[in-house]
Amino acid sequence: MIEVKELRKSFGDVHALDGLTFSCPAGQITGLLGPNGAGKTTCLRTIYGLLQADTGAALIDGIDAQQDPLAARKKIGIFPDKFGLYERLTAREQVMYFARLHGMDSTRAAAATQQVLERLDMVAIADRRATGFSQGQRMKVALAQAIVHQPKHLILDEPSRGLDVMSTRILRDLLRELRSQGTSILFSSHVMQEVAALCDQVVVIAKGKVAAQGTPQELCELTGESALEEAFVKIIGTDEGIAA
Ligand SMILES: Nc1ncnc2c1ncn2[C@@H]1O[C@H](COP(=O)(O)OP(=O)(O)OP(=O)(O)O)[C@@H](O)[C@H]1O
Repeated sequence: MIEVKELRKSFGDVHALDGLTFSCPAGQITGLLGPNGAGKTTCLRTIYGLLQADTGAALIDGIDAQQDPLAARKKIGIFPDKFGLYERLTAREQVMYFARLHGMDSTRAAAATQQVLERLDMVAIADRRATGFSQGQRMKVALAQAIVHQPKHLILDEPSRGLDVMSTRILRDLLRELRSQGTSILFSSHVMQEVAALCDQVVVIAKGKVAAQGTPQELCELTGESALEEAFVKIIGTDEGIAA
């Protein structure tokens, strides 16, 4: 379980997080939805221990991500918004590097890497350098890096931004499979369709706070709207920064 408790973070006069509180249960996909600048990335970076909050806590199975970021990170896979691949390394080397970073010895890292390459149908490209990889192939490398240590929690920052239809489908299928295996998944988005298609729970954030929370159905009921898109607009008070 990921628990975010009363997180506050300011950058100068900007209150990026303003008492943000929510949790992501195991075996569920939680969508963090909000307009541009709502605080989504700041929240995810804090959970991953990359950013120190001013006050509040992010707990990963009870481990405080700010006090013990390394222990917290072992439990989390992260799929970043930009895939920073090492162009001169092969797909296998890139994934193996992450396995080693997570503390596996070389034998275990090689086995875990092979397993994830097979799972993501990447064996054919495993020993090619990243230079020249298509966008979908790059995405698969980033995904393989995120899950090679079999994390119980997966965090994705706007996962389908810039992905083509095929890559988006591969990603969605994998997220559903991981959910069925009990992984808690948290992703940020401002794309309505993605959230509606995948999420068990939606946390709508605006100005660093939770504006509403519930299943897509509950959010519709809460606002008296039949379409999710209209419900979001009503909750946030504007359609700025939200994509259909
Ligand atoms: N390092 C930083 N320095 C100064 N301000 C920052 C910094 N990081 C974030 N902010 C500000 O904090 C607010 C929240 O930013 P954040 O990136 O978390 O929003 P977001 O919801 O992820 O937005 P988007 O959907 O546009 O990516 C914004 O006003 C942003 O300009």
